[in-house]
Amino acid sequence: MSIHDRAKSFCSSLLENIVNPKSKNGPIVTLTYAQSLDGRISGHHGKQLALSCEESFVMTHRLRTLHDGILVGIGTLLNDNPRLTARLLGPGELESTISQPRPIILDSQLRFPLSSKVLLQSKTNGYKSPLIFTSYKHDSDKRKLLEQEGAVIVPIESNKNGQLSIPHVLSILCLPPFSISRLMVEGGAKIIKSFLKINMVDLLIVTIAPVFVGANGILAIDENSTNSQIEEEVNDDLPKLVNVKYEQFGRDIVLASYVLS
Ligand SMILES: NC(=O)C1=CN([C@@H]2O[C@H](COP(=O)(O)OP(=O)(O)OC[C@H]3O[C@@H](n4cnc5c(N)ncnc54)[C@H](O)[C@@H]3O)[C@@H](O)[C@H]2O)C=CC1
Ligand SMILES: Nc1nc(O)c(N)c(N[C@@H]2O[C@H](COP(=O)(O)O)[C@@H](O)[C@H]2O)n1
Repeated sequence: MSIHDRAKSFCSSLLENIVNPKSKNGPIVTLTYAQSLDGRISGHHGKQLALSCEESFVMTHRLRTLHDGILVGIGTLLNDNPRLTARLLGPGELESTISQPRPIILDSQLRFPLSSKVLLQSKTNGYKSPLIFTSYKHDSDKRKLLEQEGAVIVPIESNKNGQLSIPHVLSILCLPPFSISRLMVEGGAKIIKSFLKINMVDLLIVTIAPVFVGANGILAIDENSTNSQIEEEVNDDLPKLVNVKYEQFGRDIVLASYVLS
């Protein structure tokens, strides 16, 4: 079987077998990221690292084609300037003709740069404009500039530290005009922690790369960090995984699991 067919069958069957999605009024949530053997998702000072190998990137891009939206935090957008599109496709599939996911960014202070790739590419056919959730305390001039360039801005409530309410974000996403029924969450570290803490993840897919990054790298889940900013309905229990599956893509192991309520 080709790598594209294997990635397609792996990702599709995981999504098709989700029972009892967490959110009754929100999309199905897949949390996915790549980490090193010592649990790091990026290098010193957040330096972006290609941890995934070519084959596991194919799996991640396949997963992107199966979701309506990809959510990242503003930390990731500023650090990585990602495209968040599906590009590593199978024979006969074109970036411009497959349904590309909508980029969704949690950005409390509207720090989103006008030069970001997700905004620039949205002027090209087939790429959806970025949807930015922000707090009511955003800069209205910046908002106008972003909207002129095609970004969609949705202000919602935030806690005293400026953190946006994830349940509220999810409830907006599943309704028209967005109609996101499958949401892929890619990170970074603060977003991963927020989604796990409030138990809003249905499917967890972690690519484990056989490399060590070292103590200066950013941990995927740093239980020692004081994340007093997360004031959602915090569930102190660690997530419990069921039906854990492992699949090798190239040199990487991909762990996939459903997360219990
Ligand atoms: N290896 C991988 O798969 C991935 C690695 N990364 C890495 O992660 C790093 C960025 O992570 P972080 O700095 O932690 O930034 P982040 O991407 O998690 O964004 C966090 C920011 O989002 C905003 N936010 C709004 N509401 C929030 C909420 N409810 N919970 C959490 N944040 C909320 C806040 O401004 C917060 O500072 C980069 O180094 C990037 O390269 C990012 C994605 C995937
Ligand atoms: N699956 C995966 N493996 C890695 O090694 C990574 N560094 C990431 N990072 C995520 O992908 C985004 C970049 O996406 P584009 O290639 O620009 O579309 C990056 O911002 C992280 O969210 N993922």
